[in-house]
Amino acid sequence: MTERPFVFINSAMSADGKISTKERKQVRISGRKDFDRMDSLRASSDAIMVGIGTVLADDPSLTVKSQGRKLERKQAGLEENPARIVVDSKARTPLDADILIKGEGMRIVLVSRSAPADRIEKLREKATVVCAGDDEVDLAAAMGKLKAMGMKRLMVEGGATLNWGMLSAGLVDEIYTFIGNLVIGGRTAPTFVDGDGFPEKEILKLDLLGAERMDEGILCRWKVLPEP
Ligand SMILES: NC(=O)c1ccc[n+]([C@@H]2O[C@H](COP(=O)([O-])OP(=O)(O)OC[C@H]3O[C@@H](n4cnc5c(N)ncnc54)[C@H](O)[C@@H]3O)[C@@H](O)[C@H]2O)c1
Ligand SMILES: Nc1nc(=O)c(N)c(NC[C@H](O)[C@H](O)[C@H](O)COP(=O)(O)O)[nH]1
Repeated sequence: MTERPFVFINSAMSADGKISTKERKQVRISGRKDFDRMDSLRASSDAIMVGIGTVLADDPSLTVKSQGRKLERKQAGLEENPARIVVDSKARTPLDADILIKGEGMRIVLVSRSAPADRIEKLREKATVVCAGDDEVDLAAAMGKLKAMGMKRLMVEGGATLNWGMLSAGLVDEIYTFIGNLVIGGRTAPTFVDGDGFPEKEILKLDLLGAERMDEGILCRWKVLPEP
């Protein structure tokens, strides 16, 4: 097996498992405490990764928000923000995306060999471009490259398709799911994990490491069990 970072997913979903509306519009699911917990996870990571779908839908900055945590990182000789990574097969990340323009720290765009050369060239002015895979990003190969770049702890912040890509490739160690007190509904609204789904015999099993009431919802921490 290729060496890779310790990988965990953090996701916030409604009581019916949706992570945004059917229009892919962001909904505030987490409360203040959960956002603060997420910020602490960000600050403790070497890198934070999202899919291009999330960049195009939400335009997140993925920066550490707490001044105290930013200071602690500085004092430890780190940059204020962990490296921010977009999984972007065709190099579609807008050059004015918040992830590329807000806050200090390294930016990495993971592309595939099918990405147009002119887009790669433009992105190179703002980010480190790493290529893995032919048509879409080969996530396992990408993880090996990130480890070689010194990334030991990687936080994945969605969305639904990237979560599937990482879980189905066996690249995730732990999952944090925050389940909020709302029902979004809609058969096409993104869920925590979309993609093709596992065949019945390969359904992924988890071990519940912890559960606690948080804000108006519940936070669960799961360990992904190896395939039997
Ligand atoms: N509530 C939450 O915690 C949360 C967090 C993040 C995103 N979201 C929501 O998720 C939605 C976006 O999710 P999405 O599924 O459309 O996009 P996504 O962010 O999961 O990005 C998926 C894209 O990544 C690219 N990709 C490249 N290689 C891949 C691979 N090997 N496997 C998987 N993807 C690969 C593909 O272009 C793919 O379409 C938005 O509506 C956003 O609001 C919610
Ligand atoms: N944990 C979480 N709870 C939510 O209620 C919610 N809507 C998201 N959505 C994830 C999404 O991608 C967000 O846009 C980024 O979490 C924003 O990150 P920034 O503030 O820009 O750093 N995530």
